[in-house]
Amino acid sequence: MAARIIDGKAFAANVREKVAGHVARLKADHDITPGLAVVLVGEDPASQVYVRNKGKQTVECGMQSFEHKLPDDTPEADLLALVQQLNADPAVHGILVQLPLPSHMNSDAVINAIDPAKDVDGFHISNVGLLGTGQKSMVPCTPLGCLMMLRDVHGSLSGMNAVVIGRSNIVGKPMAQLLLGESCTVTIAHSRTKDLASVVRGADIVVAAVGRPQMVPGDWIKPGATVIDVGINRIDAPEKGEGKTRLVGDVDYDSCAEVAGAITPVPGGVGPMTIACLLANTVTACCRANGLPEPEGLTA
Ligand SMILES: Nc1nc2c(c(=O)[nH]1)N[C@@H](CN(C=O)c1ccc(C(=O)N[C@@H](CCC(=O)O)C(=O)O)cc1)CN2
Repeated sequence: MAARIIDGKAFAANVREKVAGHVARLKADHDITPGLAVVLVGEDPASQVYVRNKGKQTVECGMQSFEHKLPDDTPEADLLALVQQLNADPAVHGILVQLPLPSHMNSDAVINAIDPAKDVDGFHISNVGLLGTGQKSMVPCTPLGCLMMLRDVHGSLSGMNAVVIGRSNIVGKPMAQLLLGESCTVTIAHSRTKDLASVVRGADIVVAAVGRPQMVPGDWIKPGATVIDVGINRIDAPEKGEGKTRLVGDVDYDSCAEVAGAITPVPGGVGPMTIACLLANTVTACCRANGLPEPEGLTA
């Protein structure tokens, strides 16, 4: 049986609609406009696209967008000074420093300089600790988007076997924490995991976030399992013409879709949810900063 295709674009549009509704109510009832500051250092082409889309979607949802673009050779001290300025700015409820940063910068030091209450990426060590101990935190956007889609497919995730392939701080580890919080039995697999195929075959939920193109074949997937593909890999596509490329995920989509119960495509699956959840986190941060109830359906 063919899998249900989880339409991340449509899902993200729905999240943005909810965000816009909440922003409109904040303005009408409290005269508050949430603000998001995005900082880009350097000229990485993909990062430029993501930052442009973040600013555009922030404004489309009725929020204030503050974009800061710094040259590639900016001293780390200047970036830290900008972060301090944004921490102190009452119009800014969310701060995001686009990753990756240039190699001369210490990403951990920069992230940990952000006020945890404004850390809409959920990467600050305080938010990592709060999430890991099951307390209220800012939740990283990509795992939050995956969780929203999983809840939509299954309702309760309680008791399900989940395998997260990948142990990054941005996706793998927080994803595993969120699934634990949903009472799943969670395995984190990675490049050193022995017999990955059999580990994955036991999973009701597979989240692939390893950054290796099409590494999970369909015969690793338990029939009916839900497959969430976080990978975004550009590979050569000679079938489209000389020098052409295409995007693929970390799972082999065609063979996995034949076996899975539900699956996210690449592109158009998890990716669009990352920015939608950033907008959701900005509204959540704004509500918390003002002692107002948090937006329903937009948090973990
Ligand atoms: N500070 C952060 N930096 C980075 C994050 C992050 O969450 N916070 N995540 C990624 C990049 N990213 C957002 O910043 C992001 C990646 C991908 C997409 C997306 O919509 N992808 C599309 C395909 C896009 C394409 O055609 O190339 C999809 O999957 O459909 C959105 C946001 C690293 N940095």
